[in-house]
Amino acid sequence: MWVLGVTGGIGSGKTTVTNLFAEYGIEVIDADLIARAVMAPGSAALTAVNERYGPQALLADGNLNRGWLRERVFSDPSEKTWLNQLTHPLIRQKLLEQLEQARSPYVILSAPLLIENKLTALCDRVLLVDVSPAVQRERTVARDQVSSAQVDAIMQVQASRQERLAVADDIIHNDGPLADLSPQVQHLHELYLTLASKALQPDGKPL
Ligand SMILES: CC(C)(COP(=O)(O)OP(=O)(O)OC[C@H]1O[C@@H](n2cnc3c(N)ncnc32)[C@H](O)[C@@H]1O)[C@@H](O)C(=O)NCCC(=O)NCCS
Ligand SMILES: Nc1ncnc2c1ncn2[C@@H]1O[C@H](COP(=O)(O)OP(=O)(O)OP(=O)(O)O)[C@@H](O)[C@H]1O
Repeated sequence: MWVLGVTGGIGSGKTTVTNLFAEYGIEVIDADLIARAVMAPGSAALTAVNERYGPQALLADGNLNRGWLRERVFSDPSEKTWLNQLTHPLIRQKLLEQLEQARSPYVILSAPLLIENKLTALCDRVLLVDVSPAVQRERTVARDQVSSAQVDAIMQVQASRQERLAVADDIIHNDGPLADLSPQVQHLHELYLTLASKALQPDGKPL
């Protein structure tokens, strides 16, 4: 299966962009969604979080108190390291399972930490959803109702814009209006269909 990695920092527009690829029938494996499933009530990961932090880490209904844990881990590097070591191997295993099952002409692996966690090794090509830090901050604050200081704390532990640009094969520029995205996605989708079908040819020649 030919794999397109899609990355970009918090609030860059990965979900917005991958939803447009999904309209062409392309399957999207979303690391953020897998991360949520890994922390579902009754999971080994949520039990470990509960054992470490006590009842304050859970909501009354037994779900993870995401806002509390977000504040905890992004203000303390050792807590973030602990959470990453707990969750990332589980996330990686699930996304490998989902990649195995994918059946569309190519598959998208969307992950904010694609570069940081070396998931690029699983990808044939990397697409970056690129925005300026100011736009990233503004959209995340509006979407998540969090302070810009909290967003900055998360941005600081992620790869920088320059690091992402250095790895990307393709870039979608998302500082502009939503309407600018569809033409960029259509153009890239056509390119990816061609690249994925060429990869299927034993001699590598075009169809
Ligand atoms: C800390 C948690 C509970 C906060 O939950 P919340 O609902 O506020 O955020 P959500 O999960 O929707 O993530 C929002 C964004 O935060 C950033 N982010 C999340 N976790 C991390 C991390 N460990 N390191 C850097 N950035 C992160 C990503 O850009 C992500 O898209 C949650 O993010 C979590 O469980 N993180 C650990 C798993 C992880 O690394 N997920 C990222 C995808 S692999
Ligand atoms: N071009 C745009 N114009 C205006 N708003 C946008 C644009 N692109 C995305 N948004 C909005 O910005 C916010 C962040 O986008 P989105 O949720 O797609 O980002 P993301 O990269 O998936 O974020 P995260 O990794 O944090 O989950 C959303 O509220 C989305 O509706």
